[in-house]
Amino acid sequence: MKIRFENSMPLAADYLNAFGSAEGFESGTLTPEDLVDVDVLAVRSTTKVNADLLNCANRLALVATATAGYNHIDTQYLQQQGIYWTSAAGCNAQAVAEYVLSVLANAHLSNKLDLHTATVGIVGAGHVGTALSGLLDALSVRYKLYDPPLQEAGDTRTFADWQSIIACDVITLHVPLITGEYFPTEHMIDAAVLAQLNAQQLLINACRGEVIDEAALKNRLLSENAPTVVLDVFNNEPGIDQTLLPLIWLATPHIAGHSIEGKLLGTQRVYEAVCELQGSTPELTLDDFIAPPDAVELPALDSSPESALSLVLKAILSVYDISEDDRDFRQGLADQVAFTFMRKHYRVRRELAGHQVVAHSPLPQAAIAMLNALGMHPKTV
Ligand SMILES: NC(=O)c1ccc[n+]([C@@H]2O[C@H](COP(=O)([O-])OP(=O)(O)OC[C@H]3O[C@@H](n4cnc5c(N)ncnc54)[C@H](O)[C@@H]3O)[C@@H](O)[C@H]2O)c1
Ligand SMILES: O=C(O)[C@H](O)[C@H](O)COP(=O)(O)O
Repeated sequence: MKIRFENSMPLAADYLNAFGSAEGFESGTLTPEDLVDVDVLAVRSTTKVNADLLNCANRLALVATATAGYNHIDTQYLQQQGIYWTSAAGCNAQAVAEYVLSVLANAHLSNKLDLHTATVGIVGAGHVGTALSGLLDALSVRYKLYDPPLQEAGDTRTFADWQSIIACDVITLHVPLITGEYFPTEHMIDAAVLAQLNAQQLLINACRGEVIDEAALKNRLLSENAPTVVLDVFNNEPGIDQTLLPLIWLATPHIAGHSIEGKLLGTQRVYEAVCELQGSTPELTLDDFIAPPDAVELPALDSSPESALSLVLKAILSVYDISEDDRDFRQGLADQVAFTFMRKHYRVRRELAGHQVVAHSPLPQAAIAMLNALGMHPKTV
């Protein structure tokens, strides 16, 4: 079996070499001729898989993306050609949920928002939205879910209507980019919606840039009473509109899903799809490659005068502080080169459950309960 895989898939060679000839390629360098006699094409979101790229693909049986989103793949064309395709649904849901939690922790600890009273409006209650609701449950933060397709399909959770979602203190977007007619999401946040938001609200986009009408966003941010905005995704990546950056609170170069666990699980899913293609049982698991959860300890966490919630939010920020990514991105001039470079050389970021909190004085019971619920099982030394 001949496999071509995008080099940005971590450990792809370790997972795929056993199938035969597995050869990596740098993002942006794959040509149609490279796909002659290739059986499996494995990509991340930076390779556009369409009729042009597959022009010479004479025996391609599977296209697998190691990402949750698959708007870079022309699935209709693949179906017409009888080529099977898969995505890595949910692989990085926890990572994106923790990214949003890190935003919320920064907002609470800098008095931009009070998480004791705030309500978070979650747009899209799929893998990411559900993971985020689990984190918010752990911290007893209020939230509302919005997901008409799931609601229509009979999901039994309680869903809110659009008007009550855009009235929330935080609105966070977790929908796929859909341009068709069935519940489209392209420009879901347009000038009319933006006009209804105010300076007390926080808008977060960690799904796809095109879900927000960026020109309308820029106009709104230049007008009075504008909401605070956090963006991980942009129109036209990596050549983003840099003039937007001074207007937004936190900006990151599409790394919300880039935890170690999230990226590796993407590769694992591709491996499983290749196993299925050749009718074999997967033998490798994530545990073969990732350190056990309690490998990393956090620095001392003092207790007393602070509320349990603030203590836990500080523990969350010691694991992952999005403001460091924002700083690195802006210091790197946030241009096309910096955008691509930072994504390629992103720091090692393990998820919350890969850490254990070590406290040097007894923690309040409420903080212990929250940390346990986040999988960070604290111990006092
Ligand atoms: N920034 C990142 O690093 C990153 C990482 C992972 C995923 N993503 C993006 O986030 C998206 C969501 O990820 P996921 O894993 O939760 O996907 P998912 O498919 O599990 O969930 C998406 C949910 O959105 C809902 N939805 C679709 N159209 C809607 C609409 N018009 N209004 C409200 N809800 C709608 C769907 O019913 C579904 O439940 C992905 O498609 C991807 O584009 C970005
Ligand atoms: O859809 C996803 O899974 C994420 O957006 C993912 O992080 C994007 O893939 P990448 O560009 O990192 O290959």
